Amino acid sequence: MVYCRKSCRCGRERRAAGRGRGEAGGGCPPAAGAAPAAGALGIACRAPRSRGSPWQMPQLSARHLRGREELHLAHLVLSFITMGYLWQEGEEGTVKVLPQNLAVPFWEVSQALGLPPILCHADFVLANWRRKDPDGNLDTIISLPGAESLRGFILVTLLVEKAAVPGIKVGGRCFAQSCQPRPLLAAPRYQPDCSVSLCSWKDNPAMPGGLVYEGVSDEPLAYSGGSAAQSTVLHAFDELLGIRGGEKRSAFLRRMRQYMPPPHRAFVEEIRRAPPLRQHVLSSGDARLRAAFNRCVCALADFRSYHITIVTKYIAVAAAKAKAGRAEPGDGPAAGKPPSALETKGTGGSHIFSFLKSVRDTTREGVISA
Ligand code: HEM
Repeated sequence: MVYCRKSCRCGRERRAAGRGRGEAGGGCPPAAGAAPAAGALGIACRAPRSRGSPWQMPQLSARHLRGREELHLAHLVLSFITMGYLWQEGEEGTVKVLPQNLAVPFWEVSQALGLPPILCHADFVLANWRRKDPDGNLDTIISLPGAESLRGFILVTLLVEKAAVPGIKVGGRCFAQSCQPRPLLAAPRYQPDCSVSLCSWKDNPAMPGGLVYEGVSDEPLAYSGGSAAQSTVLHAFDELLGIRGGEKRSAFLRRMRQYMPPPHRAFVEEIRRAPPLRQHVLSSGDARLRAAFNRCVCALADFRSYHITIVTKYIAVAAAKAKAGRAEPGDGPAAGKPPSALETKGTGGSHIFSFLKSVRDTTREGVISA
């Protein structure tokens, strides 16, 4: 796909055009046919000059979509087009307006699904897979440039979701039966395995004002990017095992729940409202039951430790290498240029690590001592 920014032929050198098209006064002059709202914001160089620009897309309608599968597929496609358009030049040339042709159908599909109009875990992982061959090997439906490492990242996360299915089923039965002990004793041991938080327009220094969805809202809207923190499975296990933690963590994870498909959110909330499993184990006085409960808590803490190792390798180390100009293929999503989220106030992403560690430590504290 060729986007207008790269192929703009307005006659001005990009270098001479200032820091990018999002700046009033810099960039290329608005071209004939540019949408008025974007023009009013001083956004230049997004005119319908080339193949593939969302400004040239026909106005799509969500009315023709039938059923949740088609809606999810549409959300997946629209969110990828949005990401491609917004981040095609990294964090330096971000745009402020999503053209109406894209914004309106994206908004309509999102409303129908109860999902936010941004690429989220439910798109990136849950809706983004297909069987490649009769042996059941999997492939992604859509990927982005840097495809190989990204494909691995998506599919590994999907396999983690799949591995969690027995646990979710047992957990669901467990709270449905008012916490009878048998299902818990049968709980599987999880092999830890390990996403990256995808570019957001909330609390992101590269897009401080958020994004205007033209034809939807005149005010910029802010949404967090996709992260496996939006995965229902970990939220469900936490609620089942009574892992809560401090206000900061709870606020973040509560926000992430707004990015889940509504039935997933309802499932997690239902577990939360059920009689606490932990209390049942405590009052049973059954040592085997307590040991089984503790194995589940430890498996969850081990998963989180492994996750920290993976985040270190694929985000922190890759970002450090990129900063030093030593990035190699396969170094992970941060290999091109360190994302600003990792550079905030020079912390090198330490805020992310202290957050992840505190979640892991809170999980460990969930063990019931003898
Ligand atoms: C290369 C692989 C991965 C990377 C680089 C990564 C990165 C991150 C980062 C940076 C965060 C901090 C919060 C945020 O920015 O959204 C996070 C949180 C989180 N991630 Fe991952 N992640 C990876 C794989 C996974 C997988 C496979 C899962 C499980 C399905 C997962 C589950 C979570 C959860 C549940 C959180 C919230 C904190 C917690 O509950 O422990 N991540 N991840």
